Parts: sequence; structure tokens; C-alpha cells
Amino acid sequence: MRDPENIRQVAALTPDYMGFIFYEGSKRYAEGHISPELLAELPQSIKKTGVFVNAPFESIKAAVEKYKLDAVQLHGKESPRACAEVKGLGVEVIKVFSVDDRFAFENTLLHESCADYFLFDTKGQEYGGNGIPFDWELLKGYLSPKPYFLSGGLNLENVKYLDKVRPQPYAIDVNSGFEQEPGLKKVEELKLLFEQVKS
Ligand SMILES: O=C(O)c1ccccc1N[C@@H]1O[C@H](COP(=O)(O)O)[C@@H](O)[C@H]1O
Repeated sequence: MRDPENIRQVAALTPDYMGFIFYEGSKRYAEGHISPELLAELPQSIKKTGVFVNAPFESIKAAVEKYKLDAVQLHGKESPRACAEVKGLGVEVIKVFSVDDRFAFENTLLHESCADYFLFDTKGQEYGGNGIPFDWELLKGYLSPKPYFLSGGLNLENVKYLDKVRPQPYAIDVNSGFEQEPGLKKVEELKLLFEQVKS
């Protein structure tokens, strides 16, 4: 997210997490649009999450300190060592894996100790925000007890089938499927989503 008024509207729905993209290659790049003051006025219960792609540790550290981020989503090919370094900042770490038919869930094993959560997104042309779901049947191959976030092209239509997913995700991460333009969420659709998920 990056539009101040849109951020306030979505924050009023009290999501558990809210994401801010710190990857310059993204259409949703938040730096220069958000401010520490804006994030500080949001409810404390919302975990402010910075999304990074293969970023140097120093720039992640600087963003965590500047914006008082609660969580960091590592959305690139970050090594277990880089992931552990970020964990040392005292934030929640969400390590992302891009899934396609050839993905081996054993690939997550080396990140077990540095990540609080894994996030499974669809492998696509871009690092993230591709707007395409992967075949959720593949998740049956995920055998770790570590809770995971499900992502990739989630929208009001396909979230109806989430209850069939095994193992069940700990959380879902919605992005382009609820946007009117990159970085601007459809608040009314998010309201419907929250009602659906809670029921
Ligand atoms: O959204 C982006 O532009 C982006 C860029 C680089 C890394 C991650 C990005 N977003 C993340 O992508 C997934 C899936 O998004 P979508 O639902 O398919 O649009 C999600 O985790 C976003 O946080």
C-alpha cells in the first residue's frame, strides 16, 4: 500500500498485516509516498510489513528503523544467512517461495530456523504481484509444521475455495486481485473479503 487515504481506509478494517513494497522495480514502490508519521498513526495491532527483494541488509535495517516495521517479507532469493541476519533485527520474518509445478517444498528446509512464516506465491515473470494463482493442490506436498501465508492472484472469487486447501494457510496475502490500480486497494471488496474469511 502507499496511498495515505487508502491506507487509512484499509487500516480501519484492521487487517493483521499491511504491506509496503520497498522494491524499486515494483509499480507499488512505497518509498516517497508513505511516511513514518503515517505508519505511526495506524492501529498498533496491524503489523507493518516491509516487502523486499534481494535487498542489502543495510537498506532493510534502515527501513525497519525509519518506519518501525514489525515484519519483513523477503520476496527474492534471500539465502538462509541473509534471512537470519534480518531476523536479528527483532522483526517477524516471512520468507517467500515462488511455486510452480516443479517446486520442491523441501527447498524451505534451510530457512526453517530464520523464518517465522513461509509465504507461497506463484512463480511468474515478476518477483511478485503477478496476479496469477498457482495450483493449490501442490500444497499437499508441504509437510513442515511452520505456518504459511498463501498468496498469488487471490481475489473475491477464488477465496471461496480456500477452505478446501490442505494444509490450511495461517494467513492469506491479497494484492492485485483487490486493486483498482497498482497500490490502490478496493476498500469495499476488502470489506467483503473480511466478512467471508471471518465466516
Ligand atoms: O506487488 C508487487 O509489486 C511485488 C513486487 C515484488 C515483490 C512482491 C510483490 N508483491 C507481492 O506479490 C504477492 C502476490 O501478489 P498478487 O496477489 O499476485 O498480485 C504478494 O505476496 C505481494 O505482497
